[in-house]
Amino acid sequence: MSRAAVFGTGSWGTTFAMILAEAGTPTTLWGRRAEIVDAINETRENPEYLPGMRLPDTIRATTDPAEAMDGADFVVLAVPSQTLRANLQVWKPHIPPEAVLVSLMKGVELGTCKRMSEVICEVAEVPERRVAVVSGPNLVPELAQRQPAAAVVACSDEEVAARLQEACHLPWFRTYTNPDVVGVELGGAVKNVIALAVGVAVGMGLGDNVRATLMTRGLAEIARLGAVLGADQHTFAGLAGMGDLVATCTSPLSRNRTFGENLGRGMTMAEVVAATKQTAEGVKSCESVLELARKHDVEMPITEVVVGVVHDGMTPGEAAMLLMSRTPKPERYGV
Ligand SMILES: NC(=O)C1=CN([C@@H]2O[C@H](COP(=O)(O)OP(=O)(O)OC[C@H]3O[C@@H](n4cnc5c(N)ncnc54)[C@H](O)[C@@H]3O)[C@@H](O)[C@H]2O)C=CC1
Ligand SMILES: O=C(CO)COP(=O)(O)O
Repeated sequence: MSRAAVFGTGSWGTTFAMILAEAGTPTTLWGRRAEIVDAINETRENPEYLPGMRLPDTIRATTDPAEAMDGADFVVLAVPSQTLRANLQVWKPHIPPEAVLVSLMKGVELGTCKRMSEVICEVAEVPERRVAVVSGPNLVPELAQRQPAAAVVACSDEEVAARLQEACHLPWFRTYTNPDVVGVELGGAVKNVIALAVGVAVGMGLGDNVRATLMTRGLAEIARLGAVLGADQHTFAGLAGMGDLVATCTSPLSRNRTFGENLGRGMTMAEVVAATKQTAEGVKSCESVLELARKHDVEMPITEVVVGVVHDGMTPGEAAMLLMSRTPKPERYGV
């Protein structure tokens, strides 16, 4: 039987620990804040992120990374993407020699433009075959109620992917394996940027035609970037591509979409940041995604206006005008 350690007692880390534990995988949860760790151990609840969701009795929480990792076959990482490198440097000495590192994160590192699995390989000094990614349409508030959902478990080593699939597969959480780590990670990170754009449109009062257009052309942007980075185009038609894009762009539960919606309604960036209690990865990753695209000469016009609105003072109206006045061209998907 596999054992797991989950790092991060936020929404997804706590919920994925619940999934692993319910799937029969003994799981320890690491959190940096003692009050949340104590509350989980004493009340079986994470009062800040998931009040009302009862955690299985088999989950133990700790603030000690060595204790969390003791005997773990899977070390699951669920902290905000931009904090991963610094955290992993601290955790690295405690990683068991053959443990598989699993990323739940949907971001691209600022400054290096690296995907989370690349940061993990570099900092933890582990080969690709020991890094896996779980991604898909997985809005936590629904999973916390154990509503049916599906996800992709990606790893270049298919035997590792199958083991992780077994460790987190439940009657209400169905997982599929996929060897395309690049495509799965890009789908998860870039859909957050597109969800910001859809949110802005929703906030401006625009309708379903605009939403569908942004999602469709957004998927084309994801596919174009994926093509130059070696992703399998089929991945983008799957759960970690279109699936997650649809869930995030259409759901009021999405933090990224809500962030965009507030901007579209006319709130200032400072007001929206103050109103956002949890991680909306696209806010930072839009810049690294755009930088990555420019490095590879890939056109990503929606991503460009998202960076404009979120970071450079562009108004939602100017962003809409810029997208609509682009040169007419044939419709293309991918390269
Ligand atoms: N919540 C969701 O619906 C889903 C989230 N994700 C991804 O999972 C990742 C984690 O997101 P959530 O759990 O939702 O975020 P969250 O905002 O709910 O929780 C983040 C956690 O990280 C901790 N944290 C913040 N800064 C830290 C630091 N410097 N060092 C260590 N810990 C720190 C917070 O205290 C909190 O426990 C993100 O990349 C997100 O895109 C993926 C699928 C679903
Ligand atoms: O990744 C997610 C759903 O799969 C969660 O989206 P948000 O981070 O926008 O809430």
